[in-house]
Amino acid sequence: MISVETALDQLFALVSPGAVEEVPLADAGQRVLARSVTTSLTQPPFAASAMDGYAVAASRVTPGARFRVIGEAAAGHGFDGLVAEDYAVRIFTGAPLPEGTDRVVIQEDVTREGDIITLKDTLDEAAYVRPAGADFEAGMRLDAPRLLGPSDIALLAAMNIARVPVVARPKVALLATGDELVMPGENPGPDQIIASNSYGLKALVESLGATARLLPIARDNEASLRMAFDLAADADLIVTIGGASVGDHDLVGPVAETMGLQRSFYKIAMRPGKPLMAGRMGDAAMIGLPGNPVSAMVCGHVFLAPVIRAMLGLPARAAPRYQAQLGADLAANGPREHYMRATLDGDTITAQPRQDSALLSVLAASNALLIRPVGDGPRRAGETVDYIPL
Ligand SMILES: Nc1nc2c(c(=O)[nH]1)N[C@H]1C(S)=C(S)[C@@H](COP(=O)(O)OP(=O)(O)OC[C@H]3O[C@@H](n4cnc5c(N)ncnc54)[C@H](O)[C@@H]3O)O[C@H]1N2
Ligand code: MOO
Repeated sequence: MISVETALDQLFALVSPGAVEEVPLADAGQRVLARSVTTSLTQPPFAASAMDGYAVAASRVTPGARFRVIGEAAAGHGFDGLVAEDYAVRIFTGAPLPEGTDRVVIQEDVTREGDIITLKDTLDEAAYVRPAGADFEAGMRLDAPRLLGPSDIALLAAMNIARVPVVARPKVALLATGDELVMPGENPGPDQIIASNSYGLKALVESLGATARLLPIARDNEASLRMAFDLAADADLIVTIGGASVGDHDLVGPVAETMGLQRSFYKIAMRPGKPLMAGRMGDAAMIGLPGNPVSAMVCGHVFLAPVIRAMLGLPARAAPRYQAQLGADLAANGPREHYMRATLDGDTITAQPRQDSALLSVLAASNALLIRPVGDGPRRAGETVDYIPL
């Protein structure tokens, strides 16, 4: 059995970032920027008013000062011409500051009679001017790789980047295996259960920015598995679920090998998730997850998510870990790194009382995986432990 860390390194070695494709800016949210992009614009392109009020020469601003209003500047409609001292231009937020002015007095600080404004003695100090280039200058760059969140999309729009180079979404094929499985919506027979983790993994994979395709359930025989693997031919990553252990009906490894799987590893010092396997199958990477529903989902968070991020061109790193204080004592851990289903409340984390890897209801009631290192001794409430958020 190898460590989780070694397994992750070997998984990263199996994948590489996808091709670059250009998408319209409106479709670039949650995609990964593939190449750095540079703007030719300066923002704001001109000194602009930050408030509604009157643009004047700052040197003339003093309580009681009077100005004659000679025109208007609105956003999208600047005032043409020079404004001499003792004159003002009615101005609105976003409008270019007229030549000759360098301060905006907000309308709340002014009394107006006809064309004459008088400054009140409540004047504040702020100029209420956004200098040209205050946000960014021409030549400003947004660096790749970068997962584009809503703020990035707004920035790219302001930079006038209408088409965005992004990394192609990895194509993930999900293959559930087992004679006992039926699809959700079907009527399970007396020996049957509903395939569940393939659906959970599809949601996980899609939330990471990959595309996921659920293949038909493969039965526990060579012909059915072969047919399912054939259907995954165009995938970048084939994820099998179940049939990974040592039982007579656990055929995923042997069948994949007859179809060209070059195995990188099998079995990890991890709980749940021990019988994980991985390798290359033709042009695709293959990850064989254990069938127990929680094992498959935990492996999804610990292995699949970092691998998909690497395929998206993001740094090849393990799922980020955080620290919290134990809410209750824990017994010593064994020889496998244990990812315990747990609840995190503020800074306090508490392991669920039942840790069987078949209990999806416990997983769904958890919001963190509490990590016990290999051979970790007993831990007392209040001690600090690592966790991965769910
Ligand atoms: N003698 C041993 N037996 C087992 C060992 C071992 O080391 N020696 N390892 C155990 C561990 S740990 C795990 S994890 C499981 C993994 O087994 P498989 O990957 O072969 O999975 P299956 O046997 O096919 O299924 C296990 C369990 O999960 C259910 N299952 C499978 N697929 C799905 C699905 N898509 N949706 C919902 N449930 C699924 C299946 O019905 C079984 O109940 O092996 C242990 N055994
Ligand atoms: O490792 Mo199995 O994944 O304990 O349930």
